Amino acid sequence: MSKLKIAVQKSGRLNEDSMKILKAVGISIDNGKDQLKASAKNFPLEIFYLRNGDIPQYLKDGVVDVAIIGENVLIEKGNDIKIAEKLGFSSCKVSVAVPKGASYNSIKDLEGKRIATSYPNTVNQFLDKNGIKANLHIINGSVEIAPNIGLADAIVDIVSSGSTLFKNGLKEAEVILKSEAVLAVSPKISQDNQAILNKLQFRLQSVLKARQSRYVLLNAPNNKVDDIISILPGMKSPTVLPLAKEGWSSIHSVINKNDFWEIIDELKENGAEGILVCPIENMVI
Ligand SMILES: Nc1ncnc2c1ncn2[C@@H]1O[C@H](COP(=O)(O)OP(=O)(O)OP(=O)(O)O)[C@@H](O)[C@H]1O
Ligand SMILES: O=P(O)(O)OC[C@H]1O[C@H](OP(=O)(O)OP(=O)(O)O)[C@H](O)[C@@H]1O
Ligand SMILES: [Mg+2]
Repeated sequence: MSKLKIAVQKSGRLNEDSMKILKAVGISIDNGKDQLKASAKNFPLEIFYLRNGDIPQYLKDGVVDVAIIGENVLIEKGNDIKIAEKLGFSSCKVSVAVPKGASYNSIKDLEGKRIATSYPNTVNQFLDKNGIKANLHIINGSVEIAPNIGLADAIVDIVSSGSTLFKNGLKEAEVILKSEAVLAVSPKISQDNQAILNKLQFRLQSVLKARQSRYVLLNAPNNKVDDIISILPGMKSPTVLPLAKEGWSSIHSVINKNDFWEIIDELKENGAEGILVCPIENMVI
């Protein structure tokens, strides 16, 4: 029987969350990451532990069918590779940064400058689009140090919290792109493996929707139920159940987790009490 071949980062920022999401979709994997290849016990899946930067080529060649990879790396090295799913972790930006004291008003200030980066294709595309000519200095790591050692006037690198920029006396000047971990698909995937991928994607979507959502339960006097329902739209419509206490109801609904703190005051003002907010493991709509 055919097996879907998936690449995940061997070690680094994506590894832990990649393994967590495979576990969350019910896939249990036979052996640890000391081996470069492993099999799932309960799903037709083979896992290859690879370097993030090497994965676009493996996808292009069809050595693996799918991969969990940073979108920024796909943009740099795998423009023709399709994204099947955004996975909601490892969010970051690829940004231009300049020394804190430098005067920077617009992209035009990059004209003729030396830019250090590990993302030459991304930078060249960005400069071309804006009609700027600059000199790229390609380095593989510790890019943020380049201006301090006189190697460059600006850098392009990953920014997340901004603390690496801050520690190196740099400031963000332009955001070139936003990235997160994605499930990418080889253009050479076979029909059989595409069918396995569809099953995997169905499970992933159910977990991703659940991660975005919260189950809310609350009590309210019966004369407030309609007001509360209008604040709390559920998947179809909220569930309303009578409480043992006369004149009161329990209302259950599912909301986007980001909305909760926005609506909590409104719920309380409308008589809601005993509000519980619970995580959801899976969600199939
Ligand atoms: N500080 C960060 N915050 C959030 N996401 C990040 C951060 N740094 C990197 N990432 C994301 O995680 C991915 C992997 O980063 P990491 O530094 O672990 O690997 P790498 O050194 O680029 O790759 P390789 O596996 O080839 O050694 C990046 O491509 C990016 O998408
Ligand atoms: O904005 P921040 O939250 O400070 O994150 C940005 C830093 O994180 C990444 O480096 P990483 O720690 O992965 O080290 P690496 O260069 O060895 O990959 C990236 O290359 C930046 O240097
Ligand atoms: Mg890194």
